[in-house]
Amino acid sequence: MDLKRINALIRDIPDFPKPGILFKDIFPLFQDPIAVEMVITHIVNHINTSFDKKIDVIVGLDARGFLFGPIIAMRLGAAFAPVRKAGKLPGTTIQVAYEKEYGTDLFEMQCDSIKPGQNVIVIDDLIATGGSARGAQELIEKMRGNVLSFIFLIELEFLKGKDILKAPVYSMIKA
Ligand SMILES: O=P(O)(O)OC[C@H]1O[C@H](OP(=O)(O)OP(=O)(O)O)[C@H](O)[C@@H]1O
Ligand SMILES: Nc1ncnc2[nH]cnc12
Repeated sequence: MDLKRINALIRDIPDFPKPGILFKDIFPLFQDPIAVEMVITHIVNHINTSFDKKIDVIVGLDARGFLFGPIIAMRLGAAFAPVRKAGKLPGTTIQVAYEKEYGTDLFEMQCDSIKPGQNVIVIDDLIATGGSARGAQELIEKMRGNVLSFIFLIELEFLKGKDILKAPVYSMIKA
């Protein structure tokens, strides 16, 4: 995998969305379909070689986790379940409040999106403080899903987000 090519497609935006935040913009990556393919293939290979259990569900976080999660789920033959910002999902939902690098928010999942005992991997574009990923983990655990791992394209290591998560973290790019 050509990490240099992928790194070159991630843009640093100072002071967005708030002063003092260095925002990692991943959308330029999607201008290069070969680079996207490399990322997806790398993550799918990582999953296929790291777990001896069947992966039942890939959970992706609203919104940038939706760019990767469904494609990876499809390649693995797993289901995809969304974690949505509050107020967007129909039906019966469960909710959690969480804190992220530049604010607070509410996440929701549909109650029937994970069955008790299912093996789950959580995918997102980036981990900063880990607050969003931990919120997702709380929701999955409420449905008695088993979080095997978190996978991110980018990890902001200096924020030590993985320290607040209760499952192993794999990230392709440490920034
Ligand atoms: O580790 P944390 O400090 O929780 O931050 C990471 C989260 O922040 C971003 O999402 P954001 O809420 O900005 O939503 P978006 O994907 O809709 O832009 C990013 O995509 C992660 O989900
Ligand atoms: N610095 C950052 N860049 C992009 N997305 C983020 N989500 C939380 N912190 C972020």
